Amino acid sequence: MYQSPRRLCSALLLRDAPGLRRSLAPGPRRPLAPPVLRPRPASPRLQAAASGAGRSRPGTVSSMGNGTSRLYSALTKTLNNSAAAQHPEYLVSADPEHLEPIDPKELLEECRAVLHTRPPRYQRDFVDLRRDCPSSHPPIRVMQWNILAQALGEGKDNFVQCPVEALKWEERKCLILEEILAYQPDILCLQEVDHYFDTFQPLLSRLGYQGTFFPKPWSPCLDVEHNNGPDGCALFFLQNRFKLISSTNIRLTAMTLKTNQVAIAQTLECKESGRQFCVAVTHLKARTGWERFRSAQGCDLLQNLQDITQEAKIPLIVCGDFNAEPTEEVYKHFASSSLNLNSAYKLLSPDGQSEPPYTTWKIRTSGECRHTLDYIWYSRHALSVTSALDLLTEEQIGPNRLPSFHYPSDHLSLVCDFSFNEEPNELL
Ligand SMILES: NC(=O)C1=CN([C@@H]2O[C@H](COP(=O)(O)OP(=O)(O)OC[C@H]3O[C@@H](n4cnc5c(N)ncnc54)[C@H](OP(=O)(O)O)[C@@H]3O)[C@@H](O)[C@H]2O)C=CC1
Ligand SMILES: [Mg+2]
Repeated sequence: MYQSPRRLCSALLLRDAPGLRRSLAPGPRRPLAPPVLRPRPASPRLQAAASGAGRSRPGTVSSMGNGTSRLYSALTKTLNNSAAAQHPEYLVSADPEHLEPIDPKELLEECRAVLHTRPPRYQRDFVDLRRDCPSSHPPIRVMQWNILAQALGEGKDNFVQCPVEALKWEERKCLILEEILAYQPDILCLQEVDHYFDTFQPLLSRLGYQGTFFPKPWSPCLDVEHNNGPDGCALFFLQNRFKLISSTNIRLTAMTLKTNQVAIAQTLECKESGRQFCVAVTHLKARTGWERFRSAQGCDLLQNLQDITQEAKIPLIVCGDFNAEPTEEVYKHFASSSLNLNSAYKLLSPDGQSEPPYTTWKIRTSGECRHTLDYIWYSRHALSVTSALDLLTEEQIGPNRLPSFHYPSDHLSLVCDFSFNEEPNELL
């Protein structure tokens, strides 16, 4: 049974070694107060997550890959405690027994309490896309979201119409969690994650997710003063629904050269149906002028996915911020690949052939940037999209665009429900 927030919090405090908790305190930008002493609306559980940073589950496939040493040094750099700097192994020590479950409803309430001065979340509805009889198994809900790295939002992105108060991490993280908790995805694919160890991993693991993080080797977050470490891709799945079969961290190459962009690909098995599929998350190189580079990164990712799915014998879902409009070469590579992929959000258009008009909308010093860059690709024969979450309208986004007090990222979340088609082996 779930415990009340206060009981959970004090239980955590009793068990946590004081030195460990102190050593995992966030950097100087966010000094850690003892959770029990901070009055509402600050959330004890949200703070407990910060104090319990750095734990990862045994059984989680190594998420360090090529970036291990840099990740250690980058994270250690943000800590103001010298003991932690001398013992960076604290940051990855695994102790799942210390992680008691959280009731998602209670965490949602805590987020709402923190956000009580903010405008309410905008309503987004799921669009029913079923074309035939419902599957006997519950759908697989997948969420794709570039959540906006805290360091980039505050230090690099130049969102000129976004008030700095709207970017405060203590509240913005609650808006991000609220969005995740509202849709309760079975699989969560995130980009620009620079608060994995102190926020998302500890909290989401207590909600039943198993997570993997792969940081960018040279994250631009590290250029920002008081950064919280490198940003990267993160992939979470609900442990009660899936078993991890294999996990691969991929540093993408372009024309055989190693690049600064990464992907995670995991083969999962549905515990209910026994069916396997592969899910991948990526964030391709940003900015105009890099179209050929992105195209090469996309080809490398497709090649890796071909190997992992044994030439498409296992159905595939690929989520990402591709930083590419549908007119770009990398999009065309994905649309025409021998992996037989379709882009899920096209199904929201009347003819099923057009991508949405935007997935990101912001105002920089250079002007307004409204683009379709984020996609959920899926094996078109083996899987069906049964519903998709509609995007925010222009009116909801508002004249100052994103991020805002209403919405925590410059990218919209994409959420789809998938079901396996019958006779998948004949249809791949
Ligand atoms: N020390 C070294 O040897 C190296 C250091 N680096 C560092 O990495 C950085 C580049 O990393 P890389 O991964 O290629 O970065 P990208 O060009 O892919 O962009 C990084 C981030 O910047 C955001 N972004 C996109 N357009 C703009 C814009 N116009 N203004 C501000 N931000 C924008 C992107 O967000 P979104 O996807 O949402 O658009 C993305 O998350 C360099 O600035 C450098 O700091 C890189 C290589 C080597
Ligand atoms: Mg960005």
